[in-house]
Amino acid sequence: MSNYNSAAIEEFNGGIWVFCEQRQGKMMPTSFELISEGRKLADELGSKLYGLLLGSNVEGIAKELGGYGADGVYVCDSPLLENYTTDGYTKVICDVIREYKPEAMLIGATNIGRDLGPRCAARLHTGLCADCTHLDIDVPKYKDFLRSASTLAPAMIDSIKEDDRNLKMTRPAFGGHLMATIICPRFRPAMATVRPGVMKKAAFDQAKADACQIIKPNFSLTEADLDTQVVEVVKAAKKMVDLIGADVVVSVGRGISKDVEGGIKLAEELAEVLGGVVGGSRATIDSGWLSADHQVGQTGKTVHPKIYVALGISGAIQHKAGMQDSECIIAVNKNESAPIFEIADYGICGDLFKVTPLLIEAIKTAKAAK
Ligand SMILES: Cc1cc2nc3c(=O)[nH]c(=O)nc-3n(C[C@H](O)[C@H](O)[C@H](O)COP(=O)(O)OP(=O)(O)OC[C@H]3O[C@@H](n4cnc5c(N)ncnc54)[C@H](O)[C@@H]3O)c2cc1C
Repeated sequence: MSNYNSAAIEEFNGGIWVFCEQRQGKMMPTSFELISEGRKLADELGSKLYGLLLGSNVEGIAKELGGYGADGVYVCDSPLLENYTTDGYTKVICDVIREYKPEAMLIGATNIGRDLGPRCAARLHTGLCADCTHLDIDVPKYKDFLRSASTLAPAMIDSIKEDDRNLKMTRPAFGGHLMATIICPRFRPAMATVRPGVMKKAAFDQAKADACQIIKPNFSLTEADLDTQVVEVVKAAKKMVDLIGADVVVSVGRGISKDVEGGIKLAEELAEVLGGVVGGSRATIDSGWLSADHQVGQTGKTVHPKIYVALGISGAIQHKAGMQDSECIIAVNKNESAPIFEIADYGICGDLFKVTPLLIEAIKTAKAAK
């Protein structure tokens, strides 16, 4: 186990870092979302914000991160980092973190991020809060709380400085029935993986991108460090639905059960006239009516489109967690007390099989009249 964290917390003044994931030289959208969010946190802390970019020949895509708020980007370039490997990426990230000592590190909760984050946190002997949906900075007032509610030794609690400013990491707990806010008061960097699509991307600023500093840290990585070898990258043959990037999402729920095929067809038609894509509640995925990439909610995707249409969805808390920040929510449900109506901007109480064709016709007519 590394003794890295025997270093005092105040030595960790290297700013807020964001692991910026790229695949085949293309930046993943979650990197821009996290840089935008990281900017707000860094401003609150009076700190700098840095991206951490690993790959092969990726320097050319680094400055774009500045346009979303990064003061600088640490670029670790090596042919051995061309494809993601757990061992290679973990080694390089831990080495540069030990050298530059950031106070917090954000990672997208993508497949790669969920693999990488815990591995780095364990190696650095620090804490990681997984799958966060909200981040904040706090001036802690928690010593009394820790004394009354935790099993930490009193000496350990006394050693925590009141002026340490912690990253408050919030995530759903107990099946989404409550939100837990977690801090990492005794170790640095505080690490968090953040669900893709939750944080909003800032407006791009070319001047800031031009001013973004590129830093090339020293690191060593040889083939001997890698226990795995990527032989071939196989891209998914099936095209996945892009729920997170869509402006309009038309989702179906168990309310289509009396005619599943007909219900999905109606959702597809409505999505088509609105220029959107089809999503679904977990009930429709668990029943095998739609594939898992369509799922909206706590264990699916988080979306905030301009228009979200919920057809025959009750509005369980786990579903709302993935769509309640949509700009305009339209719900169709035959039960007037369905919880989805509590957050809907427009609620239509009726049978979706009767209401949806009328909506499609009305939109077509309105479009034709333009
Ligand atoms: C840990 C955990 C994680 C979860 N994660 C998710 C998640 O990510 N996403 C998610 O969606 N759920 C998730 N769930 C499940 C969630 O609790 C609900 O069970 C699920 O969202 C219900 O889906 P539904 O609204 O389609 O079905 P139901 O709750 O059965 O609602 C169906 C609705 O359709 C209406 N209806 C029926 N017929 C018609 C009709 N002809 N016309 C109009 N309305 C009609 C009914 O009035 C009802 O309101 C999770 C649960 C747990 C415990």
